[in-house]
Amino acid sequence: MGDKCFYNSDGDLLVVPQQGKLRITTEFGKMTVEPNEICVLQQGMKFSVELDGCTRGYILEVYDGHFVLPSLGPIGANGLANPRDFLTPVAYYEDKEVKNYTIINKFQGHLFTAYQHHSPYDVVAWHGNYVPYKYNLSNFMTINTVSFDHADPSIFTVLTCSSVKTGVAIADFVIFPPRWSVAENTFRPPYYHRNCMSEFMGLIYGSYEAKENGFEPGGATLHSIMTPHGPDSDCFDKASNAKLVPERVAEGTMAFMFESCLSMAVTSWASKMSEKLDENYFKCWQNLKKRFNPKQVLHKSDINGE
Ligand SMILES: O=C(O)Cc1cc(O)ccc1O
Ligand SMILES: [Fe+2]
Repeated sequence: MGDKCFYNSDGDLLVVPQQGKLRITTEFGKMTVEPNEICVLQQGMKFSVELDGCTRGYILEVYDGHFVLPSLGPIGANGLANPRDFLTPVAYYEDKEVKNYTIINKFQGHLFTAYQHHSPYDVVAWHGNYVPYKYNLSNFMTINTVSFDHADPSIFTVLTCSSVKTGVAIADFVIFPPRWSVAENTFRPPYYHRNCMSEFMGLIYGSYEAKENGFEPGGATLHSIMTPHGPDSDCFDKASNAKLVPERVAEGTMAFMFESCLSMAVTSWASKMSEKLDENYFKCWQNLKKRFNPKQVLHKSDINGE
């Protein structure tokens, strides 16, 4: 970035690199963040990013409150993302005078520029807890059913930013890591559902079990508030005929979800200029057939596929 930095007056940024390494300098020190790691750069913090080649990823911005670990309830002391795995930079400074150090600021959604004669990275030491951090997603301790039923994906919450309503998140950052699937008498993939939340999903690498085709790493899906969705018809057929033995799922895959109680607007860049909109997305559900048969009596052995 040269003699240039950025800070956001509007809120905190959660950055999910999908391709390429980010070498980030902050007022608090340096962090390298690569795919399968995430970082949070809070409101007001000045930072610069150096790239090695092609880079892309996802950013979630929250305008109120901060990301915290979800409360663990009956899980107790440890589990999911553990505090010990969040890494903060150590102080780094440069004593550098320049003609024009450019500071770019996002304020009320607009970019402003200011110039100064010295590097903003002049913090020799710091203490406190309002600091940027990074987290490696492979440290996530996954919890799931060991009996039956598909649990709410909130069990996979890495970080949450709460609204004023208890239990309702402005934003949850949820991951679907490699894990064992062992549920008995259960349709194991995500259930078909509608949701009072917006679900924006991304894929860091691999292929998401509920949509193995057409959802590429670096791509995204958006299921807006109350829009019905669920696995595509291939996934439905596979899961309906599979023997329910213990099975590894999401091997070599890291899908994630930004889930919010707010509606997400799609920019005209995303829907038009990028030319990446999949106009045929809805077709992934077109082969699903009506299967309701009020006369059918299900036995346990039918469900187990034995
Ligand atoms: O829609 C999705 O694929 C995300 C999701 C996954 C899951 O396991 C349950 C619900 C849900 O919204
Ligand atoms: Fe969903």
